[in-house]
Amino acid sequence: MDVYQEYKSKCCTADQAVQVVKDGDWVDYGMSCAYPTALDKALARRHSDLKDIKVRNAISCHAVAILEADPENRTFTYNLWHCSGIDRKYLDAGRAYHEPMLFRDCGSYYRRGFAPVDVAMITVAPMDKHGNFSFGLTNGCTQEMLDAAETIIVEVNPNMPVVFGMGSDHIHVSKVQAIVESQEAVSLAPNREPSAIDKQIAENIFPYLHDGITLQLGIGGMPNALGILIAESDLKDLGMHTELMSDGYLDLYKAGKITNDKKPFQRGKGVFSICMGSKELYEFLDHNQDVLSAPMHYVNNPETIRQLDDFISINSCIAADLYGQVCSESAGTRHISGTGGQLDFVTGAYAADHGKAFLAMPSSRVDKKGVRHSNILPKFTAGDIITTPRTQAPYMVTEYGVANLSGLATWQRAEALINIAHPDMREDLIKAAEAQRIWRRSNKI
Ligand SMILES: CC(=O)SCCNC(=O)CCNC(=O)[C@H](O)C(C)(C)COP(=O)(O)OP(=O)(O)OC[C@H]1O[C@@H](n2cnc3c(N)ncnc32)[C@H](O)[C@@H]1OP(=O)(O)O
Ligand SMILES: CCCC(=O)O
Repeated sequence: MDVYQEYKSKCCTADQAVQVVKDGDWVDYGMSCAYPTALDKALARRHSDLKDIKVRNAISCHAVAILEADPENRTFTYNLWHCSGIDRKYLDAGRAYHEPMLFRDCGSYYRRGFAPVDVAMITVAPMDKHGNFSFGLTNGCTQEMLDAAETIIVEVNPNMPVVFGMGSDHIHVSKVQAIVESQEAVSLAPNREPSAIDKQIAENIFPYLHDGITLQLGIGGMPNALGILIAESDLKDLGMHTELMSDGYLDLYKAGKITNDKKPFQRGKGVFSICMGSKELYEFLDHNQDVLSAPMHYVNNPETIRQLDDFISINSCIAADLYGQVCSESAGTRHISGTGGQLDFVTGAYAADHGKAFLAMPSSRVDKKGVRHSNILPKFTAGDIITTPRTQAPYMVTEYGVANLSGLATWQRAEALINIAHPDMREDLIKAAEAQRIWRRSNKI
């Protein structure tokens, strides 16, 4: 059978395709922009005839049909490797659960059988003449997830760009059990607009950058601010090696800042694992030989990152304590995000020759009642999740400056962190540091 005949023979409607799901199944959705929108809606329509369906996903980009159709979660249990703003609403309502992981290990959970998959559903780009469907915007751990699945359904969408990859970037028609054609819009996830504080933080990091660095920019408003700042600077010959490709990189490509010419390997090629952003970014990636997707187990592996000299990793966090522990995924027990690739990149960047990892946050936040709270805390006590342990705490950044914690004793860390805390909070932090016996009598602000 030629590939077009095979394609035709496997085509069906979304409602027909989801008939394969049976009580008790684990169903995995393609992460973020690979979300199978039409299949999710069709599965939602089965909510009253199915029992105990566990769905796994990450970074939902819009309302999830199975949850909307099943407001009391009688049929569906929603599990998340990583969380978006939409997911936070489900988590806040007790309607979703987080699955902790390091992104570099996520695929191994499928490979080792710890994350069983009965049915996998992903959005892919249209088939090429060889019978291949590009994974498009989400490489991630798609391959491992599909390898683990008993049944694979692809949702073929012409709005998904064709993205070339270093490997594990497509699936052949012979390996799928069902094909559903869809015209759903691919989710957009433009970065949050940078605030004045994001811009100040970006200015504080900027002096550490130089020509020829390879750059990883994380998720959130601040990395976007830094992208804009670099695009307007005279820096040149930057490289891209990042888990997340977002619009910050598009600004850099458009400004001619990224050439990838100084990378010791994959010269001339930018490398990413997941892309989330604007339509313009997706159009930029479509059939673009300059940018390759690769699996998370490769991109996020500290051993890969270590070999990229002059590697600079820039991510955001939520809070730090005076010991240098960093929380980037919860506020107390309120779940906000995920470890994602943060610890992978902090570890890899430190190991690279001349590498540096920055973790940035606003020094404080003002609550709904107008009360200011420090994001630098004496100690974590409220259930906050430690994303980066103090042993790996890197260059910490707020709008008040940069504190390199590497090699510092507890009293030095406390002093360095209090120096970048909000000025109104410093006296209280010093008192707390004294009480915790991490303040030296001669310390000065
Ligand atoms: C490796 C790569 O290539 S990708 C990056 C690596 N991965 C990571 O770093 C994962 C962890 N980091 C993250 O997820 C993000 O960078 C974050 C969450 C820390 C910051 O992202 P931003 O988009 O700038 O966060 P933002 O300021 O919009 O806050 C997100 C939410 O956290 C809440 N929040 C943030 N800080 C606090 C705080 N100190 N206290 C309470 N809540 C807070 C906000 O209110 C918001 O909640 P809402 O959506 O319900 O309103
Ligand atoms: C796409 C998610 C980015 C991260 O947190 O690693």
